[in-house]
Amino acid sequence: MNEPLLQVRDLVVEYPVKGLRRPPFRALHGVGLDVDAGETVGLVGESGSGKTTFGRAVLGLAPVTSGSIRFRGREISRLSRSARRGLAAQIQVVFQDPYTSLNPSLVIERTLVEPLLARRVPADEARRRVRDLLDQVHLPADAGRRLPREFSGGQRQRIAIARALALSPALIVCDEPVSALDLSTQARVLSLFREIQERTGVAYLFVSHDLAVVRHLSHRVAVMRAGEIVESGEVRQVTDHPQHPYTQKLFLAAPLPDPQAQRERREARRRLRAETA
Ligand SMILES: Nc1ncnc2c1ncn2[C@@H]1O[C@H](COP(=O)(O)OP(=O)(O)OP(=O)(O)O)[C@@H](O)[C@H]1O
Repeated sequence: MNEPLLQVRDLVVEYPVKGLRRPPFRALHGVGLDVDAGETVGLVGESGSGKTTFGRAVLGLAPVTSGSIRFRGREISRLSRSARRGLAAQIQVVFQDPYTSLNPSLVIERTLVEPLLARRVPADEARRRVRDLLDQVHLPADAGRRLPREFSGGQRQRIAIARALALSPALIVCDEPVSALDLSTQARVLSLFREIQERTGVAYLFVSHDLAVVRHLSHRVAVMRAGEIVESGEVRQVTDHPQHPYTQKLFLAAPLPDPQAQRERREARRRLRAETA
């Protein structure tokens, strides 16, 4: 068996709590999860369950108390700042809010070219790469000369995706990347995520509270509750035949816009009722 691209084991994250001698708040209680190269793993759960904290720990942005995070076999949970910067080419992020994630005073070309120039890519090649990135996310070449405020939310999220792709990462942590968009824009951005994965083989850790979104994109899914993963597995298996009572409650109540998924859901409910009768 090949080693997973990302392998997380027994991960504990604790946030300090203000006040003398108050114990820290434990947001993750020993979480384990793998992501293989080229796959999408959805991380779902209610608000406050620890999804974002998990993604931030992978990005080196959350305080890891214990456990391990291995990327391509290398322990990355306690890297120095400079070692972390080196890793940034391989692990990237797309955040939820397309309105705050781009620098408002930089034209798009500048935003996209900077990570390339910082890695000493020659200027001509970097500019060619920027044109290619805009093309990959279906934005016109002249988009590079405009400022973020000239774009819609969906277009801004495309730009954020292009920025994440600039250094050809192996993994992108996507933290609720479509939840600020309206439904039809969501669908187009989700298709873009998938298309890019098919072309580049990038893996996604896809954090979302929206089951329909996760189902659309993920190969596997993990369900978080109060800082723990209560269930994980192949996405259809977990969403249609949830085993844990929490997952059953969470999934069978969730609305699904796709009629095929709704039919499967009704069928799953019937089966569940029959099995538990
Ligand atoms: N910087 C922080 N300092 C202290 N506590 C934090 C911090 N960030 C998150 N928490 C707490 O950790 C827990 C998990 O939060 P987290 O944001 O990871 O959950 P989530 O599942 O992503 O929720 P949401 O879907 O609302 O973003 C919550 O109780 C939250 O209040």
